[in-house]
Amino acid sequence: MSMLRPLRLLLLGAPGSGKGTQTSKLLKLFPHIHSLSSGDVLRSQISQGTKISKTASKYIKEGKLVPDDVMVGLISSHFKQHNWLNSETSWLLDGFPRTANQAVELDNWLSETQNNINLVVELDVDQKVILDRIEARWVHIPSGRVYSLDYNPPKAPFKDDVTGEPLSKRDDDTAAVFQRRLDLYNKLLGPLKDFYSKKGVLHTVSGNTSDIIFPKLESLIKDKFQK
Ligand SMILES: Nc1nc2c(ncn2[C@@H]2O[C@H](COP(=O)(O)OP(=O)(O)O)[C@@H](O)[C@H]2O)c(=O)[nH]1
Ligand SMILES: Nc1ncnc2c1ncn2[C@@H]1O[C@H](COP(=O)(O)OP(=O)(O)O)[C@@H](O)[C@H]1O
Repeated sequence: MSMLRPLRLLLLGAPGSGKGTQTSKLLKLFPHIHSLSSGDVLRSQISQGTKISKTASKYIKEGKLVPDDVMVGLISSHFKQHNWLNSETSWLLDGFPRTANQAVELDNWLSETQNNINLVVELDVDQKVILDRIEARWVHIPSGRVYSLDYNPPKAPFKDDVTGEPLSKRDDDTAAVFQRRLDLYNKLLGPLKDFYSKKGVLHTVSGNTSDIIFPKLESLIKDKFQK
């Protein structure tokens, strides 16, 4: 197992571009990396019926973003609860920050601890191919495991490979809501990329399948962070 210098990675990508898929491939290669998907955090809040779940599910169902202050609160408490801020921990963020304002908040907070994001990778996938992916996506909500009827089907039909529990379709994975999420992503991406390219940490990897993208992502990480 190859070891890395502390990696603090942000994966940017349109809905359905393969952020979750790339994360699970990376964790197989580098099991010591801690990962956090903002969408999974919200979905688990919703399944636990926590006090923010009502507001959150309304925004998610409409393909809108959950307010920045709610997200910053959720993610920063995750960092604290899991002690991610010690200097040796490698972590990966999927789906947060998603707005320039969230990026500024996170940066203010991380720079006090010298644990700032040191690699941002934009997954550049032809947006024509991702609607089909969304329509084929099934998820195991409690674990965040992601399946595809085409690309990586579960061993037993519509059952999670690990627990055997039923898979579900996400409420926001309809064509109409997906289009709103995609439009929102395209609107917000520019300022977010500017923020990180000014810091010299932004890279883009292109490819229309995750199997094309992954080797590029892997070599980018190994070139920069392998011990
Ligand atoms: N056909 C196809 N489906 C893929 C590919 N990569 C990921 N998927 C599937 O597409 C859907 C979206 O991928 P996901 O990783 O959830 O994207 P995210 O929304 O960016 O996290 C999931 O059902 C994946 O299993 C690919 O290269 N080809
Ligand atoms: N950083 C964030 N800021 C605001 N809302 C978010 C954030 N991350 C996730 N969400 C909400 O959760 C939904 C699902 O997010 P996610 O699982 O990352 O979907 P996808 O990767 O398909 O875009 C988003 O459409 C949005 O409503």
